[in-house]
Amino acid sequence: MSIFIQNITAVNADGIQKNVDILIEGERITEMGMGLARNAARVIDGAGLTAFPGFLEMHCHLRDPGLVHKEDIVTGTRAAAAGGYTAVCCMPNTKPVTDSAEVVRYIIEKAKKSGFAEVLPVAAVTRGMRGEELTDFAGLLKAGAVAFSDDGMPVAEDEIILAAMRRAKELHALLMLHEEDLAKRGNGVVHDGENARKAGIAGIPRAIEETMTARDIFYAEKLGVPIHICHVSTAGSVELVRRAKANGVPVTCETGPHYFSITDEKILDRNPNAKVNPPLREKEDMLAVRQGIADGTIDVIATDHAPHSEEEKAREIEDAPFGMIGFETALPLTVTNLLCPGIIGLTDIARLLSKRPHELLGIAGGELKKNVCADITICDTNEKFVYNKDMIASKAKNSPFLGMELRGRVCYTIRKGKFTYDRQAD
Ligand SMILES: NC(=O)N[C@@H](CC(=O)O)C(=O)O
Ligand SMILES: [Zn+2]
Ligand SMILES: [Zn+2]
Repeated sequence: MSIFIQNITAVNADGIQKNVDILIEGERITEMGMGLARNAARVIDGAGLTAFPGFLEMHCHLRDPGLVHKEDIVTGTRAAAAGGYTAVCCMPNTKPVTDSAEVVRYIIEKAKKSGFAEVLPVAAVTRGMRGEELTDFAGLLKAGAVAFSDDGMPVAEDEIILAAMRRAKELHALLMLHEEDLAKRGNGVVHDGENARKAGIAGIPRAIEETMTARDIFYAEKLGVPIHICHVSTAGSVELVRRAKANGVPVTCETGPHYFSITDEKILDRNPNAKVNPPLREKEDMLAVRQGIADGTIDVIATDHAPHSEEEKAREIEDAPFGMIGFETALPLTVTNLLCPGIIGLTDIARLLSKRPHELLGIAGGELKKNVCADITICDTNEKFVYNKDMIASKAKNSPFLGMELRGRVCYTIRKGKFTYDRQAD
């Protein structure tokens, strides 16, 4: 099928082209420029809309295999496509853990057959994510893993993280690190601050994230190995990464939309949907995260989409699992809380949600131009809407943003020249 997108604002990380036409034939963008001849099976009027290179999610949980009461590859990628994502990296805390070539192949094959986005599996660093023995990095890469992480758990032992870094360096593989000193977390469930005390909920201090972040930056510098820090949430973590980058340490990092949009005030009413790990922090942290995004300290916005069933999230906040869904609110929260207040511009959205994730993973894409694969996210950055449950494509509904008015919506997602999301047709 051919698609003609007429008169749209096309945004790349390095610039904006207004009033351009984009012709898609087969899987590729075959023409891009002003005043092209309109000749295609499907025509999209792009007036007032913005086209970005397809978003790449670096960090999400699809829960498949084994935890499909929360989400599966079909529902998860459907939600990803509705959020503008053409590709997603899924974390290995599945059942069984994604620590073997068989599970990696299962994920890739199921996604190919029935998914709405490219799925790029992240394999476990240690067998069973138990933090004891390294997995077969070479075999997992060969099977199609794109990076390594024990996300959900830190790699606690120094000898093990050092061995993982040495192996990653040999194989040019990326380590994505969940930074948390579990031994010290105790029974904490929300950020350790005034609001936790008011609500009478046990807290998780910032230091639990920051000490592990500092340890891993220290080792990455010593060994000269690139590491990527997952879900940075505190002002201190942002500062650690900023200083490390200034000193030439090969460290990159991501944050989630919730860390630049809301604070731990959201837990005052004990809402289990506001329980996430690392926890929602205080205003000064939220502002530091925004600043880190603006000055390039934070490379990537990754949602950490972490679906849980309604039954699991109906428990008391102490007993409900950590995590919130994120695909379908990522662009709206970015537009509402970063673009509208002028903290970032449109080109930064292309960089944070597409270009940088492609670069960090060493995957082609992240650019809109002639002759590249037609992975395109088309948005209305002015549309306002109230986010409600009926809109959610994910199997899970655990979002703290329900009922909020947001600005910026995905209209269409095109992957390899085919619509994977079309709001008009929904
Ligand atoms: N972020 C979360 O609160 N939960 C994640 C695990 C993780 O990302 O650490 C999950 O798998 O549910
Ligand atoms: Zn994590
Ligand atoms: Zn995660």
